Amino acid sequence: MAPVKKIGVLALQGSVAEHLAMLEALPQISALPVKTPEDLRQIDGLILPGGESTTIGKLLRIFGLQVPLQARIASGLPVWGTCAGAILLASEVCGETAHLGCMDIAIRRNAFGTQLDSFRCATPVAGIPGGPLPMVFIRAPWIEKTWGRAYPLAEVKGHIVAARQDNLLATSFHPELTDDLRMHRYFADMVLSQS
Ligand SMILES: NC(=O)CC[C@H](N)C(=O)O
Repeated sequence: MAPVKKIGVLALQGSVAEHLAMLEALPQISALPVKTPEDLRQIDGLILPGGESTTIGKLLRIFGLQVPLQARIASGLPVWGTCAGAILLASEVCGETAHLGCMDIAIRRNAFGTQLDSFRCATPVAGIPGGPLPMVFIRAPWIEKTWGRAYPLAEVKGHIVAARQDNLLATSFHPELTDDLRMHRYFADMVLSQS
């Protein structure tokens, strides 16, 4: 039997159920919501979902998850932040204080505009075969720059919308609101390739 890896979805606020459903469709992966430091100890990878980064950032501290999560990231836990989740990972949030501050990206909140400016498109992502990936942007940030070990994976309207740094992945769009599993498979491969 192929080994099963556990991927958690931080379940304090935001689009949790959609990520869990996509993960459950992948072979060799089991999915679970993460709310406590004990949940955090169980997992081999973690998704930080979209939602409201200021709210999720506060809840991370209230639930006692911020410090243990930073420690697990430093020891190599694969973590993928989508939209608000990407904001949580960034070491620089333009004009604001960073949250987890562990990824070499500067991110600008609501850069693509308000809820009314939400849009869909399809764009190629480096490392994802099979042509352009459908993307949904909702009050989405963009990544102003990457440095150090981080590098861009995709651009939309001339701005970086996906980046990778070792065990970390950031996307400013919502793949969990499409029916395309490839971004989740890419992250699952990051988790499965860890010994
Ligand atoms: N869809 C989203 O996750 C929106 C992110 C939100 N605008 C924030 O700044 O946190």
